[in-house]
Amino acid sequence: MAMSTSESAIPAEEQAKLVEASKRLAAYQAVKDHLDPSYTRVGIGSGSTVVYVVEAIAALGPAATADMVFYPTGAQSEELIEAAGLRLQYISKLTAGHQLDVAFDGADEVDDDLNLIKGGGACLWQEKIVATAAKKFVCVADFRKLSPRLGTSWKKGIPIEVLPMAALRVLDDLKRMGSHNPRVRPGLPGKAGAIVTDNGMWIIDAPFTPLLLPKDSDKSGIQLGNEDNGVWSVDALADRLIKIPGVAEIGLFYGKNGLQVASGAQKPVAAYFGMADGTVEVKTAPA
Ligand SMILES: O=C[C@H](O)[C@H](O)[C@H](O)COP(=O)(O)O
Repeated sequence: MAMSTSESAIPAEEQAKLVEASKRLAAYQAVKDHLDPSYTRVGIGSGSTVVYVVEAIAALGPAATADMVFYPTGAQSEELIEAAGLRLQYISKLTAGHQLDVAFDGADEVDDDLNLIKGGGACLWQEKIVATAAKKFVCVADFRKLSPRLGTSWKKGIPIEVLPMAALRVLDDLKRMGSHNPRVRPGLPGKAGAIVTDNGMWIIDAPFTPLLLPKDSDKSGIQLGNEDNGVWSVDALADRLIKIPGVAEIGLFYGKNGLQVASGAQKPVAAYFGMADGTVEVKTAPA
């Protein structure tokens, strides 16, 4: 989300504190509203906002969490769960026919229909597995993530987890689809070569023109999914990206509305945004 003049005038250090406080507010409210004491299986996502989710859960005390088991979406959340003294279990051990009661996770951008961009921190594949294994998925974020359309504020591109040997082929396909300068994400300082995910894959960041919502496309008359003009609806683009050979998973969480299905939805039932004024804005999927 673009900063207002007053926000952009705030010194960087103050702005960073405001963002952290906003993440914390969203996380505590989401846990209060969605972690029922009867729950036993809880998914914990990745990123800096989820740190506060774990903090909020741990603050409930051992008596409240004694019967709960926590399922991570990668190495970072595994560490968070263990450091908080919560019981860890892996999604690979969730037996067939069972579901998580709830999963909490962050997002890089959230649009008006609760479609998400995720994977800014190179986690997305395990996140999608955990989110869709939950009866309800709840998103936690700060005010910067609110956006009318995906690609409006998150300009780095859609994170795509790819098999390394297929990366050049995938880049070719993305360019043909109208992505502007897609690239393999480099490693962090000190790491030569590409960033490697928890699953041994690479990440490609693929910028596209801001993605239309279904209601926009109805009005626009633009042919969606047209590889010549690079204009896509969220669903058309996601459906196409996931079919590229070598793509393991995409950082678009889209499709079925989280409130309309008991589980299997990639979209959250609710997204919590800590706002700069100290309030929490909650967006829920239309019933
Ligand atoms: O790859 C990282 C995950 O998808 C995160 O959930 C996402 O990037 C949001 O992270 P943060 O809460 O740090 O903004």
